[in-house]
Amino acid sequence: MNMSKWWIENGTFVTMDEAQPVVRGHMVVDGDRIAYIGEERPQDADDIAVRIDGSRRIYMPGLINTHGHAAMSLLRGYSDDEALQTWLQDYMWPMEAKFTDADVKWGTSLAVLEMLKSGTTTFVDMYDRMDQVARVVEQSGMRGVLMRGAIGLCPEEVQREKLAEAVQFAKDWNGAADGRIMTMMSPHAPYTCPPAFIESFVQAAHDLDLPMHTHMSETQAEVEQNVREYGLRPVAHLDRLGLFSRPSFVAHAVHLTDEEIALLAERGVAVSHNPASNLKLASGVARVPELLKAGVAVSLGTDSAASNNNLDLFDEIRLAALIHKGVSGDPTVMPAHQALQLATLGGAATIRQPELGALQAGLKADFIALDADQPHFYPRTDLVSHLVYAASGRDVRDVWVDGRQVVQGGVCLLLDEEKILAEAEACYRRLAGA
Ligand SMILES: N[C@@H](CCSC[C@H]1O[C@@H](n2cnc3c(=O)[nH]cnc32)[C@H](O)[C@@H]1O)C(=O)O
Ligand SMILES: [Zn+2]
Repeated sequence: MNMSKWWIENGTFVTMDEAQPVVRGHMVVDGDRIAYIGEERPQDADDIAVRIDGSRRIYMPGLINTHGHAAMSLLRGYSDDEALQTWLQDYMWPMEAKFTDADVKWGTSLAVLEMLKSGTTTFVDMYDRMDQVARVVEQSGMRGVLMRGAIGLCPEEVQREKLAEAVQFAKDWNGAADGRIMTMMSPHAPYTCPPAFIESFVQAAHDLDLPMHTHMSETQAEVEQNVREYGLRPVAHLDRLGLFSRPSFVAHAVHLTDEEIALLAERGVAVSHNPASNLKLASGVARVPELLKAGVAVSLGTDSAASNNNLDLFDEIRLAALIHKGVSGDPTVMPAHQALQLATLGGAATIRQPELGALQAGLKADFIALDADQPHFYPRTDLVSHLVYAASGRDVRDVWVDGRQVVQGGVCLLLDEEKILAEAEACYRRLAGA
């Protein structure tokens, strides 16, 4: 008997393989990987000790959330209905300046809990006090792409400290938690980082051979300010500073010209599309169909719970499938399967992890199971359509990351849910002085 192998019998699997998008059959997991998926019984069936009945579940790859600030979950509902600059400068930054290690720990725990329970298995996090974030990721069993984001609107001495912190964090944690943690280098945005500061991050990323991530072209005002200050739009500006010479991806990329889209494609820069955050802050709607047509890898991000206001990536999938139709007046620009790809294969391409994002033998066993008995999954017309237009994260029952079960029957196995809710509430009370 091979004890590291186990078998899901009689399940329905949405694979993300275009040749065979839905498999009704069986999946075998061996350690941290998918060993088999197919309609036939596995050949070594008699040797597999553990079997799970999959008949009342829909299985699919774990979702990949490619942009966010987990700890900001503490500020959910604290300030809504403002434009980006006001929201950041008058509400977020003053509150974040009061954050302690404990706030980042409990705010991140709250976010990780919400993401895991709604089917996200990998998330990108740009924040500070990142050691706290990494420890939560380690404990939770989740996969994380982590980076110490840095705003450079500060004296040079403080800039140097931030860079040193970012480098130290990236070195200390890359490959940690059995390889579930990856690190990157991340200056916050062209409008919050002087050019020399961005260049110092590019140099460090080059020295450490790490990818880069930043916010870019989120609002029209940002683009205009960039042109005023530097004589260039953000894409050309970041290109000139060398950021796109690294493997890299940018969040938002709402305001792009055709030439900018072509340059992103040429440089292999991926885009994290954050439709809910862009709508809520009235930033605009990214030109995703054009980006995809140009060959740019596009994925989905929630951004933080303070501008979304949840971390359910199924909402983002549905929104992406809907808004591009509405904006273009063309219902064919974002078919359901393409919207689902953004949250799976697109996420894997964005963070450059080809072993994630699909159910296929040999890939990492990061996958989720939804309750197939929900009324909104009937009749059984087109499962991919149901997952995009009818599902929500609340349908997720079970979650596995790296072959290990982390959510069972809707309950997080490795995190103390009750304690996280109480501690997050206490953190917010103290921050708000209430
Ligand atoms: N406090 C850090 C920077 C943290 S990076 C994460 C930052 O991104 C900010 N943020 C959150 N959402 C958005 C967004 O949509 N656009 C731009 N910045 C954002 C957030 O307020 C936070 O300050 C420093 O010492 O340099
Ligand atoms: Zn952001």
